[in-house]
Amino acid sequence: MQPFGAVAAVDSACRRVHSVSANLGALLDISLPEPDKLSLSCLLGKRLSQRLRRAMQGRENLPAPLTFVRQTHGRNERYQIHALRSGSQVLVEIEPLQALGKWRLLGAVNERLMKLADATHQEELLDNLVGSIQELTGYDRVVVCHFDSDWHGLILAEALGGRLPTILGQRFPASEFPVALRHAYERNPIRYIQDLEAPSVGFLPKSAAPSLEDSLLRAPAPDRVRYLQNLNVHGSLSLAMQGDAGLWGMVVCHAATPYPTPPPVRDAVRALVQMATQRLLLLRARQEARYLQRVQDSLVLSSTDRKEPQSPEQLLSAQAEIWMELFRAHGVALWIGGNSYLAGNSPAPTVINQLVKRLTRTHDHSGPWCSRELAKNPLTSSLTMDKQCGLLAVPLPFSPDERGWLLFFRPQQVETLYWAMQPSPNHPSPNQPSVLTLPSPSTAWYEEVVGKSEAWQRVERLAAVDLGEDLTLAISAYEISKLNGYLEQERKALAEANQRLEQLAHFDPLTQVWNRYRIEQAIDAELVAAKRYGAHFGLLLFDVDHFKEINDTHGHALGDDVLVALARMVEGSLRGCDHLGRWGGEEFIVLAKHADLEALIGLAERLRELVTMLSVDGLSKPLTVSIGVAAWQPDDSCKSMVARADEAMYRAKHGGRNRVEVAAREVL
Ligand SMILES: Nc1nc2c(ncn2[C@@H]2O[C@H](COP(=O)(O)OP(=O)(O)OP(=O)(O)O)[C@@H](O)[C@H]2O)c(=O)[nH]1
Repeated sequence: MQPFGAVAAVDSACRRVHSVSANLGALLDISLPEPDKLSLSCLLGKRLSQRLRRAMQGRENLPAPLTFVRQTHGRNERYQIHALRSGSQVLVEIEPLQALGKWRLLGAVNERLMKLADATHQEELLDNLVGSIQELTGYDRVVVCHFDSDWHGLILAEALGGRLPTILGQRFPASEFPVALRHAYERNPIRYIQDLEAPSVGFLPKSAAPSLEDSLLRAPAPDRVRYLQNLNVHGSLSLAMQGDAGLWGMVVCHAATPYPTPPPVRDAVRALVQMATQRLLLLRARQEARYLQRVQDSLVLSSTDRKEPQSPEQLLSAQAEIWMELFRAHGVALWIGGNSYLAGNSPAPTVINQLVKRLTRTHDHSGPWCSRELAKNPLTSSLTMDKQCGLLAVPLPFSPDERGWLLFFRPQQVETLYWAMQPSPNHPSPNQPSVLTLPSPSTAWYEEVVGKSEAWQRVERLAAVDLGEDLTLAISAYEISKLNGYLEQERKALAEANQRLEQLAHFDPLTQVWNRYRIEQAIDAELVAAKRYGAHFGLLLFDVDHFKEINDTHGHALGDDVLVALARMVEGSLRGCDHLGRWGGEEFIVLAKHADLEALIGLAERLRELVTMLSVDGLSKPLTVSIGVAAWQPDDSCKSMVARADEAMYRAKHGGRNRVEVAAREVL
């Protein structure tokens, strides 16, 4: 461990001391008893160790450092204690607190915190942060290093104090930040090296030396020492910037010479980094929310503009440009039910079909699929997509067994990366710690990246999924409206067919008056009403006289014309409540409502006379009819009424035709 502080490793209850760093006695100016007799009270005094015990109960770390004053080397010295759990032990770290002298912390920190809280853009925020930390601490170089999705670090912001060169814009390979180191930062966000070359201090007893993995006072590993020496760095302070989904980046302070940074200054830097990280997350969340909203609006606005739901072609032709801009794509395609709809620089439909087949086979969950190296991806490498380098594919959940696809294509993006150092070829895996090959401390290594598109950002993938869901709804609405259109047509056709069937069922096809079945129904209904309410009604059964002769003389067609003309004329002469029906052949029946015998006879005579005046083209002789009249009588049935009318009509025929006869039993 580093010599500027001391550590005691104690049991989990903070009572028994297992081991102490060899410099602890000198730091506190006490002579240490035999290790097996050591307790925390011997080291810190009863009251302080009780305070520490209470503060550590149920906690992983001391929430705030404890300070104490003690007579050391004849003077009152102030110390600061920090404690953390490490496995089954608690590490108690003790550091002397020198008078701050040139450090004027409180006012300066507050002022800088306010400035950070006011920043409205990431760049402004990070520049403020590194500037503030550099001014506050006096380090020679303060940078913000951001991790990309492959854990390579990129220096996004930098403030220089004069003695170290710039590394702004440089990349550090992921091997610099192995998983174990990243996890250590998650547990303890600060790592500090006061003097790279200071001899490290051992533990007493040696056999009980604790693991200092998460301790602030641990000495740097030999690899780290070599690495920092290569960078001309002899003192450093690093702080994690913890994002929602893991480590977002780090603030790294470098000094060209050993550089003590008192605990309160480190705490102040930590407060600044925490505030900046919160602000950064907020700014990014706002930016993402604005982006997601724009993507969502792109579809909503297009569909509210139009009243009718839009087809996939219409949607694509209206929105492709804006979608390509939002997703930084040069082509977009929709694949629905075997049909491809393309815009911009998309592959041929046959290629899209193959692509979709493969995606559907291998990608069975609902999330998006993406690649920035289509030519290298086993799923796509054999497909002809020369102009496309990146693909973001979102399944559209139309139904459990049918998925559509929304596909965004990106072109190749040739990029020159400026690496601070070249990873050793023996360590090709980015997540393995590696010994770095540094050509010379200040020589950077340029890499031209070809065959890759821009990376698909997390927020872009989220937005594409949102858009996919909205598109599915919009296209389903269109399909439903199309189906409704078909159903409406079917419904109309069915109504027409029903109407035709009803016509056939109830109307005589030649004369278009009611047929026998329908007029019988009407007579039956009238019989029921008459029985109930006693309203009078009657039937007029009439038959064309010598109709056979008309047929024989003028032909059957003219006979038909006569029947049609007769029906039209009679129908036109009846009241709205009366009905005419064809009884069969050249026989017709009139159902006359609200009519007693006298009225029936009057109607019959009127009709008979009208018939004689009917003129039909081609007919040489006047037309006449013989009419039998039957008035309703209680206990009548349809059959009995028609039979009586028939008998009367028969008499009219025999009485010389062109006559009206009343049924025998009727009394006037
Ligand atoms: N053109 C035509 N003729 C029909 C139709 N229905 C029945 N007829 C004919 O009407 C004629 C009826 O003849 P008959 O029953 O002998 O009666 P009629 O010649 O009218 O003589 P009377 O009734 O005694 O005056 C038959 O020749 C039938 O073929 C039809 O729809 N169209």
